[in-house]
Amino acid sequence: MSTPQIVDLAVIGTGSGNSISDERFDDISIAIFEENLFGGTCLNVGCIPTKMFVYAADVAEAARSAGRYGVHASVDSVDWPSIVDRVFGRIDPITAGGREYRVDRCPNITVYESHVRFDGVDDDRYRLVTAAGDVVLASQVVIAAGARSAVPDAIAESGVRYYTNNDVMRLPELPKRLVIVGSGYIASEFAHVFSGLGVEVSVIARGPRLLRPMDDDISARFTEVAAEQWDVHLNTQVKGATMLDGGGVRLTFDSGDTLDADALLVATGRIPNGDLLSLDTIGVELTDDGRVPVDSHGRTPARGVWALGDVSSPYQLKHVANHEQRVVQGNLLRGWDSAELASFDHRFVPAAVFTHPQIASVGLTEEQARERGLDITVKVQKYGDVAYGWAMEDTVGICKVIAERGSGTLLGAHLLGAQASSIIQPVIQAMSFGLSAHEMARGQYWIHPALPEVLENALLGLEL
Ligand SMILES: Cc1cc2nc3c(=O)[nH]c(=O)nc-3n(C[C@H](O)[C@H](O)[C@H](O)COP(=O)(O)OP(=O)(O)OC[C@H]3O[C@@H](n4cnc5c(N)ncnc54)[C@H](O)[C@@H]3O)c2cc1C
Ligand SMILES: NC(=O)c1ccc[n+]([C@@H]2O[C@H](COP(=O)([O-])OP(=O)(O)OC[C@H]3O[C@@H](n4cnc5c(N)ncnc54)[C@H](O)[C@@H]3O)[C@@H](O)[C@H]2O)c1
Repeated sequence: MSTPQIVDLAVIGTGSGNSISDERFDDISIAIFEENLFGGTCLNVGCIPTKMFVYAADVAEAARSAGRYGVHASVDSVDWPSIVDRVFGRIDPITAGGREYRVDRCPNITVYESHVRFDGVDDDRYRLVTAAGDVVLASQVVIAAGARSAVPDAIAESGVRYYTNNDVMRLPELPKRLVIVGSGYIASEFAHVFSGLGVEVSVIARGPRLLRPMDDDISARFTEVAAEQWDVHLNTQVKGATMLDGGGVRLTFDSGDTLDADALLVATGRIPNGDLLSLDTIGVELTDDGRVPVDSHGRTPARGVWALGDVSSPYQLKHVANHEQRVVQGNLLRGWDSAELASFDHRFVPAAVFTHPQIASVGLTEEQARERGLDITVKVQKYGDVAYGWAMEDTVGICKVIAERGSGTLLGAHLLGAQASSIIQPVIQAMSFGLSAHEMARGQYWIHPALPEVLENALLGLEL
């Protein structure tokens, strides 16, 4: 073991954690730990590259569906290696630049490129030990260690080659047939990416619908639309997997049926990384669902240890990790015992799934609102009923809004359709700033005949 380095602050993880140390922290000594790619999940293997692939798939789908507008187009071929090069030709230099900046140009920061874990407390400082044998003693620690892919035992223990979001975007060539196990965000986005680019996609869902945590109308509609695009298997559990001659994979289901594919993608949730940090040595126990426990200010039960993002948050979303990072960053400057600590704002956390068609959601689902015993009014507006929807010949899109009867308080909005991730933004704003459904609908102009008129009409359709 090397001589311990003593620092004021240690940061575990360079996703949102990397943004903690700005110029206001120049006067303190900082250790940053990163065991993998600098910049974390979103930049390297998450939000950003996936959406770059999604865009390519959207373009291909637009060409395929052009005929309905009297425009004759087709997808002649897809140059997968050039798509991969375009995406990572942009991302890899950003990763390298971020690393180089921290390693070479931040004199108060030492970067340890290794797995780190806690090893108790030493003279009032947290003792951190890396797999490479370095020891760091830190007065304060920010845990921003993210999450990793969960892989069902039936696949992990089978010995077959499987992909996750970490490596599927760098496949050397497109498979002819791809089977995706899982039916959440990642499965839905990659099903669109690969199917859009011409791959035959099968989706294996253990439950009766895809994207089940979404509002029932959205999840049901999406399951129908997905089954028209992909080979969807509902209520199906994977029992085993074997390699086929030639490199493919055969999955066996609980029904006894089998399915062969050239490649297997596992997208069955993400496990927060707190279980790999030996937190018991500093007296911190994980929550029942595996997260590092934090209060609303980002403080863990261990004095001086903070946490943010996927490792501790109930939301595994980048905009939430970034928000929590800003809160923790401000609170580090204020001090652990400050009376002015800022708090996480988890009131109206939106999310979008960049699948085909897009899905976006904020606030309560109808089921959640009813479970809470609220007196609600609900309107589902079809995209096809507004002018821009006519232009698009849309037969699929829906915009659902939920408000409290009487007060008109907006409780939730759930969209499935083109541009859903953008159309929802004014509802997020209205909910965040306390506008009622009526104020939102009639207190502003809506550009005619733009697609957000579907939202305007949904709001006007509420029986307040
Ligand atoms: C395929 C995919 C697509 C996504 N798309 C979206 C999207 O469109 N929109 C959205 O909002 N969210 C999306 N997400 C979720 C989003 O990526 C995460 O919520 C976000 O990146 C979490 O940030 P974080 O800083 O908490 O963790 P991370 O970015 O995961 O950073 C944690 C870092 O800590 C490092 N680390 C962990 N443990 C240790 C250790 N013991 N020692 C040293 N280093 C360690 C890891 O290597 C990692 O680099 C997506 C996720 C995936 C997987
Ligand atoms: N656009 C976005 O914002 C975006 C995109 C991708 C990922 N993410 C974030 O990353 C998180 C992880 O994504 P995800 O798709 O892996 O998780 P998810 O929670 O969205 O979906 C997990 C899916 O795996 C299934 N599953 C779980 N265990 C299983 C098992 N043993 N066998 C078969 N199926 C099983 C679940 O039923 C579910 O369908 C998301 O919850 C989301 O917060 C966000």
